Parts: sequence; C-alpha cells; structure tokens
Amino acid sequence: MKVSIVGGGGLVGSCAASALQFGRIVREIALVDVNQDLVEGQALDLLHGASLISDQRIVAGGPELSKDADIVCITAGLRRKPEESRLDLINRNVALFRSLLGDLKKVGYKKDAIVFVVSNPVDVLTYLAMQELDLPAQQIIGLGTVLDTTRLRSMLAQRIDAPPSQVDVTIYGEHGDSMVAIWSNAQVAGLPLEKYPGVTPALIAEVEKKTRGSGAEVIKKKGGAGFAVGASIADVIHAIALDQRRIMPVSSLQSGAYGLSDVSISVPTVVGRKGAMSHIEIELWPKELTALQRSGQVLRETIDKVLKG
Ligand SMILES: NC(=O)C1=CN([C@@H]2O[C@H](COP(=O)(O)OP(=O)(O)OC[C@H]3O[C@@H](n4cnc5c(N)ncnc54)[C@H](O)[C@@H]3O)[C@@H](O)[C@H]2O)C=CC1
Ligand SMILES: CC(=O)C(=O)O
Repeated sequence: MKVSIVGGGGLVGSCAASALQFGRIVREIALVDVNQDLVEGQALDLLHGASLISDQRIVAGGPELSKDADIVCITAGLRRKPEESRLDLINRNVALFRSLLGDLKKVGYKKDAIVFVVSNPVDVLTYLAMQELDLPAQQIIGLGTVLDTTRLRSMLAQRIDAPPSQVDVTIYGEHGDSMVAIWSNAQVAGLPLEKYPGVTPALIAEVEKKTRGSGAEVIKKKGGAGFAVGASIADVIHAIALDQRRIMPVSSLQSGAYGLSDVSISVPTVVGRKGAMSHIEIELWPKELTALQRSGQVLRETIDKVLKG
C-alpha cells in the first residue's frame, strides 16, 4: 500500500504521516506539498526515526507522487480561524481544493485509488472531489465525524473514569456545528451508558457541548488539531489497507439511508479496500433522526450555494 498525503508538510498531514509510521502497516508514505522545503524537512524527520520504528519508504515531492498511490489523502487547506465556522471556510478553500484536484487529474491516479479528504469543510469538499474525479463515488470518502467521535469518547471516558477504548458512542452528520451525537445506542463495555456510575443527563450534555466546540478550542490554544486528527486519519487508512470492513463514521455520498441523498455526510459506513462499501441503517431516536436529516439539509444548502451557484 502506498499512501500519498497532499498537504503533507502541514500540521495535519505530518501528524497523519507520523501516525502511519507508528502504525507500521502501509508500505510507502509520500508527502506532497507546495512548500518544498517544509515537506522535505518533514520527510527527513520521519526518515530519521525509521530504524527505530518501521521499514517503510518515506518520500517527499510534488503531485506526481500521487500517480501510483493506493490512497490519496488530501489535507492541504487553509486553517479555520477561531471565530470562523467550518462552513465559512469553504469560500477560501474551494479554489485551492479545485486546483489540487486539477494537479491530480494532470498527473493521473490509479483506477482503484481511494481519495480520502480531510481538508475543511470536509463534507462539502468530499462531494466536490466526487464531482470532479472520474472514480466511483464509493472510492471517495471524507474523514467526516471520525475525529469528533474520538473526541467525544475520550473526553467522556475521562469524566467517568472509564477506559476510552470501552466507551462506545458515535457522532454522525456534518463535521461541523450540526453534528449529531447518537446517545440511543451508547454503551460502556457493553453496559448501557445511562446506567454507568456517574453518568447524568447534565454530564452528557456538557461533554457533547465541549466536543462540538473542540475544533475551535484546539485552534485557539495551539493553532490547529494535530495528534488526534493524525490518529483518526491513520485509523481510517488502516481500515482500507487491511480491508477491515469496519463500521466507521466517515463521510460519503448518500443515496437514501436515513432519508439522505445527494450529499456527502457521515452515517454508519462499512470501510474497506473499496472505500465506503455500504451504509448501515439502524433505528435511532426520532429526535436523532430529525437532527441527522437537518444536518444533511445544512450541507445540501451549502453545496447548492457554493458549488452549484
Ligand atoms: N476533517 C477534520 O477533522 C479536520 C480537518 N482539518 C483541516 O485540514 C486542513 C489542513 O490543516 P493544517 O494541516 O492545520 O494546515 P497547515 O497550514 O499546517 O497545512 C496545510 C498544508 O497544505 C499545503 N498546501 C497548500 N496548497 C497546496 C497544494 N495546492 N498542494 C499541496 N499542498 C498544498 C501548505 O503548504 C501546508 O503545508 C485544513 O483545511 C483544516 O481545516 C484540520 C483538522 C481536522
Ligand atoms: C479544524 C477542525 O475541523 C477540527 O479540529 O475539528
């Protein structure tokens, strides 16, 4: 498996590369960036640790490195300002994104490549990639609410003193203000979350609110997300590389599940070597379903305004 990271010189791309190196699963990590010195420096820094970590090939360069990549992960983009909503970013990011898709089209890409979008607003740019590239829709996925989900699980675990890996609650919908935490099926180690010691409706509401504001909080305090988003990206890439068919909250084109269609958004999705292989529809609380459909509506309106307008 060769993974190229477009924007690999930046914070998100370099943290993803480091997580992939420690993951020891993919064969080659290619960092692509317009900032040549920066990307060469990142690749060199990763390479310096190779004898301690893994035998992967690590290279840096221009768009041509994506030509034979099995997974093209796009993290190039402009960062969100603390007071800016993710959707406001689209106006600054669409032109940049179109130009790097243009570079990719020029150099070419594998017919079975998975294009994995991380740049924000991730759901809208995932939809744009699907429109612009000549690939089946299932081969184009976005990070969606994978990062939001680990933030929610990890912070809730800390509050109730449970192991983060045993907290099972997932966020779906937009990677943005209208994200929807699905509490109807939440568990800790297989036990119903609401019966777990220390869990109260007020605590749940507080952690959910903190999760919603996490992106902005991290940007304000350290400039942008790095470690957690890098780990999230590596988790999805490993599910693809190993054809794990895990159910993950990635963003992909919808065609009817939960009443959503013609929009890229996160719902329970089977992720494997062919990308977003299918969507799983389960019963939600009516208020969760309504919120998920509203989230889809928010994204649809943005797509209509920005991409079709
Ligand atoms: N979906 C998610 O959960 C998250 C998404 N993000 C998004 O990831 C993106 C990147 O964030 P950071 O890494 O913090 O920004 P950054 O500024 O550190 O890195 C962006 C990199 O992209 C490069 N770049 C710009 N134009 C390029 C082009 N045409 N081709 C190749 N490289 C190009 C820049 O030189 C820079 O190295 C942003 O859009 C941010 O909002 C960030 C965190 C979470
Ligand atoms: C920047 C962003 O989308 C996040 O940290 O959630």
